[in-house]
Amino acid sequence: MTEICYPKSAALLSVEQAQQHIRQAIKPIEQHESIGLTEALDRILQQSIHTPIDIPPQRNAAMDGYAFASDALIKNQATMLQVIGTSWAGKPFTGSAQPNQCIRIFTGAVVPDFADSVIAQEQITRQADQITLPENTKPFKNIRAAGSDVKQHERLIKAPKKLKASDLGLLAAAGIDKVQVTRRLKIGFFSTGDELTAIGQALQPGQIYDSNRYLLDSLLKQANHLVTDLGVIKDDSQLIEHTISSAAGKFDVLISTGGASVGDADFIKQTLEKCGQVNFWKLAIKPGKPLAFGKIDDCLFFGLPGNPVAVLVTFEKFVKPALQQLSGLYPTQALQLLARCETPLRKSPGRQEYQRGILRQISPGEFSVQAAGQQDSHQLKVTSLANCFIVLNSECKGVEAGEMVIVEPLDTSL
Ligand SMILES: Nc1nc2c(c(=O)[nH]1)N[C@H]1C(S)=C(S)[C@@H](COP(=O)(O)OP(=O)(O)OC[C@H]3O[C@@H](n4cnc5c(N)ncnc54)[C@H](O)[C@@H]3O)O[C@H]1N2
Ligand code: MOO
Repeated sequence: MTEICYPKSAALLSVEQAQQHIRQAIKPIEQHESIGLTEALDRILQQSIHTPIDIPPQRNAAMDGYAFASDALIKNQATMLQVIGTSWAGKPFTGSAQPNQCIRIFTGAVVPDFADSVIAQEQITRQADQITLPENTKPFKNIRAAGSDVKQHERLIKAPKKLKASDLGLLAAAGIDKVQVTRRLKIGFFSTGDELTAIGQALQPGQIYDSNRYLLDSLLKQANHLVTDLGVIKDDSQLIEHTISSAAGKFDVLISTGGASVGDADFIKQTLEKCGQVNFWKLAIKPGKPLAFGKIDDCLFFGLPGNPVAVLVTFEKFVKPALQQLSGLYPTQALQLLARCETPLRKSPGRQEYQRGILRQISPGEFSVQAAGQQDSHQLKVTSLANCFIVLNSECKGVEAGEMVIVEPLDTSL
C-alpha cells in the first residue's frame, strides 16, 4: 500500500500581515469620469472642489420678522418704527429707508444694505404700519452673513472621498453640477463546486443551493462597482483555469468562492499560481483560513473559502478595504467598541476569530454582547441573527461570561 503524506500547514499569516500584503499589491485606479450630481451618491471624488461663490451668496435673514438699522434703537426705551416694504425670499426689497423705518422680512430673504439687525415677529407689537421694538432690543441679531457657511474659493470637499448625501447638498449649494469621480470598479465573481444548484431548481442528492453568489452579490452592490456574476464553475481545474484566464483581462478584481482549501477538488490556489501569482494563501483567521490572494497581470484575485460565513468575514476584512484602496480611498478600519460579554465564548488559540454576536446598547456608550449561536462557518442563520463580530485575538483561549470583549458592529442601528 502506498502511503500518502499530506503537507502540514506552514505558519499562517496574521490578519494584519495579510492586509498589509494586499495594501502593497494595489495601485489605485487613475481613470476618472465627469458625472452629474444625481449620479454621484457613493461615488469616489477624485478632484478636490472649491466653491466659485460665497455660501450663502448674500446677507439674509435667519428669522421671519423685521429688518432695521440699529442706530434707531433708543437706550432703555421701546422704539417705534414705520414699516415701508417687504423683503421676500427670492424677491429682495430694493428701496431705501430713513433711520426710523424698517421692512418686513422673511427667513432667507436678502437683508437690504440700510439694515444691520432683524427682530423676530414674536418680539414686537404692530399696529397698521407701525411696529414697537421692546426696550433693550439687541442689535445685529438674526442675520446670516454672506459666506458664513463657506467663503468664495474655499475648499468644499477634499478628494478622495466617497460622496454622501450632505456632500451632494453642499455641492449643489455652490451651484456645482458635475464632479470628477473614479471610474467604476469592474468586478467579476463566481462560485465553484459540483454540489451547487441555482435557486429555483430542485435539489438532487448531495446538492446544496449556491448561497455564496447571492451573499457576495449583495456585499458588492454599490454605486461605485460594476459587478458581473460569472455563474457557477464546476470543480474542474481546466474549467476554472479557463474562467480565470479569460476573465482576468476584463476586470479589475475577480472573486471566487470555494475550492480554496486542500481537498482533491480544490483547484483555486494552484490555478492562480498557473495563471498569475499567489501573494498569500492561508491565514490565521477563523473563519476564512484558506483565503488565497494574488494577481493575474493587473487583475486582483481573491479566492474566498467556500463556507458562507468565511465569505462574509474575508470580504469584510480583506476584499472591502482592497476595493476602497483600488478606487482611490484610504481603507477604513471597522468601528470597534468594548462590550460586556453575557455568554461564555469557546475559542482555541491559534487564529484570530470573528465570532457572530448580538450587540445591545444598555445605555449610551455602554454595550453588552452575546454569541448569536453556534459558530461553525456554514451557519448562515446565526450570521443572519448577528449584528456584530466579536473579535477574539489569536492567543485568546476563550471568554468567561462578564468579561469585556471587542466588537465590530455590522449594523449602524442597534
Ligand atoms: N484537511 C483540511 N480540510 C479543510 C481545511 C484544512 O485546513 N484542512 N480547511 C477548512 C476550512 S477552514 C474551510 S473554510 C474550508 C474551505 O474550503 P474550500 O474553500 O475549499 O471550500 P469548499 O470545500 O469548496 O466548500 C466548503 C464548504 O462550503 C460549501 N460551499 C461551497 N461553495 C458554496 C456556495 N457557493 N454556496 C454555499 N455553500 C458553499 C461547501 O458545500 C462546503 O460545505 O475547508 C475546510 N477543510
Ligand atoms: O476557517 Mo474556515 O473558513 O472554518 O470556515
